[in-house]
Amino acid sequence: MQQPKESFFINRLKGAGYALKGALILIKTEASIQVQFSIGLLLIIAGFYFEISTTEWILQIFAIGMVMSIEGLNTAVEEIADFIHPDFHHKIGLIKDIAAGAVFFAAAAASIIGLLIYIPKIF
Ligand SMILES: Nc1ncnc2c1ncn2[C@@H]1O[C@H](COP(=O)(O)OP(=O)(O)OP(=O)(O)O)[C@@H](O)[C@H]1O
Repeated sequence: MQQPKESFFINRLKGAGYALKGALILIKTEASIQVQFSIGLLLIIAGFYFEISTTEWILQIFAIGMVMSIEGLNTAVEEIADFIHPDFHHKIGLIKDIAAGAVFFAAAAASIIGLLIYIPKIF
């Protein structure tokens, strides 16, 4: 059903508000996100210190965003898993391990990007 134009924009604005709320919850409450957020801040400081190129900035920002996004989705999967089945179950363990595995791929790729950028600048 067609909605009035105004409500479309208001709804999008509300959606952005909920997303920001979720991002703040992750940063305030999730230890893994807090660690990655801190590493991201250190890398941003390192980027200014070593005066990395525009391409390196793009790769670095992409890597930080990718890791934090997938870690956030991993947290959402853990929350759903605990909500639908709070007790121990091998299937819940498998679901959580797979979600954590997705973070591993992102973190491994981001680490390689970081090493490719900074190793030549440090050594
Ligand atoms: N209900 C469960 N049933 C079976 N195995 C579970 C269950 N909950 C957790 N596990 C196992 O313990 C591991 C860690 O689960 P947990 O929910 O503590 O995530 P975590 O990795 O500690 O969370 P975070 O990423 O926030 O640090 C899972 O990957 C899974 O192997």
